[in-house]
Amino acid sequence: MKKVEIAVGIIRAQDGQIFITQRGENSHLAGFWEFPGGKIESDETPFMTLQRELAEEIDIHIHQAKFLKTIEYQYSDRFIIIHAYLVDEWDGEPFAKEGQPSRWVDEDELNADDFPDANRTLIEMLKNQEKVI
Ligand SMILES: Nc1nc2c([nH]c(=O)n2[C@H]2C[C@H](O)[C@@H](COP(=O)(O)OP(=O)(O)OP(=O)(O)O)O2)c(=O)[nH]1
Ligand SMILES: [Mg+2]
Repeated sequence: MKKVEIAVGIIRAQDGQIFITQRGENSHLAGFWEFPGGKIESDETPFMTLQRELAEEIDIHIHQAKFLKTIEYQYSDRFIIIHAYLVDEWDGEPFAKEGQPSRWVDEDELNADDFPDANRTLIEMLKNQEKVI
């Protein structure tokens, strides 16, 4: 079974909106919305991956982020480990560099059905949190 370990960023602006992108047509889980991020390379820490992927995918630069949660999830064809970070400070204006659809969404309006199944607990945590983060 393939094992994939990734780091993703929940990019949250001061007004509470979150920047999300849509997975490309030919990718795994095509069409689902996602938190920007990607696979950890061999010599990287998850935070280094987060910095690199956010620069590559949405053109923002971060100096810090708050680690939220690690999720493990078994898809039919792969086992995935997601290290999720809250990003509320960055340099630049996020946009989908690879041309995929993107949008800002209110945290309360995140819809778990729009995201891959692995994201469900994370989205519930963001919506149901006692606003500690
Ligand atoms: N980026 C991201 N990937 C997610 C999320 N939820 C989820 O199950 N995934 C899965 C989809 C993919 O199987 C894997 C991430 O792979 P990816 O294709 O984005 O990785 P990458 O950016 O390094 O891209 P590539 O170089 O492999 O093309 O994680 C999420 O919220 N964000
Ligand atoms: Mg990616």
